Amino acid sequence: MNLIVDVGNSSVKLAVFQDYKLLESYTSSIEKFFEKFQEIKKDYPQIAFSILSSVIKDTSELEKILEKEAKLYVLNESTKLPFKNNYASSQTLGKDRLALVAAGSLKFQDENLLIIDAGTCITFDFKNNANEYLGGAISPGLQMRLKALNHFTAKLPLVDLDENVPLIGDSTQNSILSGVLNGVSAELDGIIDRYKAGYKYLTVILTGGDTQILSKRVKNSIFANPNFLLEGLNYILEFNKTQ
Ligand SMILES: Nc1ncnc2c1ncn2[C@@H]1O[C@H](COP(=O)(O)OP(=O)(O)O)[C@@H](O)[C@H]1O
Ligand SMILES: CC(C)(COP(=O)(O)O)[C@@H](O)C(=O)NCCC(=O)O
Repeated sequence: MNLIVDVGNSSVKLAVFQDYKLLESYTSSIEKFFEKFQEIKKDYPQIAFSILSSVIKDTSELEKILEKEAKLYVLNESTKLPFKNNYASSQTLGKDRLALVAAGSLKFQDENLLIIDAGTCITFDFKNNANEYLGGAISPGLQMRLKALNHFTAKLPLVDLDENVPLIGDSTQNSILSGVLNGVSAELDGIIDRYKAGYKYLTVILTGGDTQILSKRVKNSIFANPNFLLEGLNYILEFNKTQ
């Protein structure tokens, strides 16, 4: 069994896989990681391998915890990948983005694929039908936009995300929600349309913590898969076990 750990800027996602089958997934804060890890270990004592992907500065404590219990792979610049990476600054590329593209190459090897991860940031990652990763874009996520409006103004309040957002905001709260939620939805559709103009056949995946709220609003046809990154990390782990 494999334990998969994805440390993002907002939360830690964990999952247990038996070969390529996802058995269970979890979300935790970084502070509660040890507690969550103990629970998982008790439920799945058969875990023998683990993989860690992180976009935060220091995960040495997490690594110590993980390597005590299972053979640990830490995703880094020298990890073997199941696709060709054409990113010009691969040293600075987010490891989460490598994992997303790995999932793409497992499930859509021969397809042009745009992966949109709506997390702390919104990342766009494009893999072509020759299984080459070309790059994409980084844009502020929903919470980040809400926080930025509050932080950089004197009068705008910090608003909680709400599903019911009118196009025409009739109050400060609704204007902020309309700007952020309708703005991001329009951004996603606009970017997808531009990729479609360049690539006639294009598959689009939407993943990340804001998948649910955004998938209802995007007009283009997309596959919503909240576990895409975890599946990619599991694939990288399986791929490296056999190298
Ligand atoms: N319980 C939660 N705590 C924090 N963010 C949440 C929660 N549920 C959904 N979200 C949404 O998830 C987004 C963060 O997504 P996530 O995939 O966890 O990010 P990251 O991979 O950067 O850690 C936020 O923009 C937020 O709107
Ligand atoms: C863009 C990101 C901050 C996204 O992180 P997330 O929102 O998933 O927590 C992360 O992928 C990152 O730190 N990237 C480094 C720069 C790059 O990918 O080129």
